[in-house]
Amino acid sequence: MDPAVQLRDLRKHYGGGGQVTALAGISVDFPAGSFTAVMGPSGSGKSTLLHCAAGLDEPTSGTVALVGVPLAGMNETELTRLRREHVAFVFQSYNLMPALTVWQNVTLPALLAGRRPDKEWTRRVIERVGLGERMGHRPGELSGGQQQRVAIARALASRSAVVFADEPTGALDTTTAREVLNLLTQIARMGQTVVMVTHDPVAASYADSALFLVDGQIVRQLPNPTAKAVADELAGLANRPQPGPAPRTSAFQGPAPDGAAFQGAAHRAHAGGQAMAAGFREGTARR
Ligand SMILES: Nc1ncnc2c1ncn2[C@@H]1O[C@H](COP(=O)(O)OP(=O)(O)OP(=O)(O)O)[C@@H](O)[C@H]1O
Repeated sequence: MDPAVQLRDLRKHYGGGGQVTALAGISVDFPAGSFTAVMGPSGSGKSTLLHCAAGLDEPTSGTVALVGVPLAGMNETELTRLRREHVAFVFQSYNLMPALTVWQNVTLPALLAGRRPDKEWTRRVIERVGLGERMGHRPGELSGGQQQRVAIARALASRSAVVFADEPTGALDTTTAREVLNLLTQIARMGQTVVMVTHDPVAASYADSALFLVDGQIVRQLPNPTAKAVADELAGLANRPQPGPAPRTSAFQGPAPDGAAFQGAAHRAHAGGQAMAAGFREGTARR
């Protein structure tokens, strides 16, 4: 079975002369149903990795395959169609449709993809993000945090094969953040693939695996991460000698063989932080 996301020797340079190297040769598989936290210091390439993996940004070289489909050579329309069918985003900016209610916003991706929204799951997701009483409200009638939660619910309700999340709990209170992380854990258990960028070791502890980037390279993969192990790893990375070549790592092949992460992740930790959602954007432009 194809991995949900496959990256091979992914490189991304910014600037005419390639002055900034955001990704320096990333090879990794995100198997279907895995939940991976992508971590690393500021500027290490986490967001670029997510954008390239989602087909929102074009790598300088290397390949991306989403649900077994190589993105190379696709035009924007084809990419949009692929994303609509298979990808959901919980990103650092969110754009809800102001004229639509919470319910309508959350069910819109399914409708646009030509699917019938699963009403029961949609209701559960909206309730789990704490907006059960607000389903008929429009974004303008909600607080900023509540709007972010709508965007999260929208991504989760779509049942897309892959959910890319960039700091999904950053702006949420502890209780709501825990709910969101439990939801992400749950959807991974149900077969969706979650790739989440986070700075928060506690949020990362919900994942099956944490992947650490430094200078655009994967330097470490931690299966079944605990918050403490992640925090220790980050502290170690901060103390790395500079500059130094990053060790080569082989492609990550997914959760631990015993599948323990799927069993334990939901119970491990509690998170706080900021949730930003964005989502699904039709014809989202590449950066
Ligand atoms: N559009 C761009 N133009 C030029 N350089 C960019 C662009 N986007 C990102 N970069 C650079 O690429 C590198 C990786 O950036 P990226 O945003 O992926 O890092 P990050 O790990 O997500 O950082 P943070 O944790 O601070 O969000 C950084 O040096 C950044 O300055």
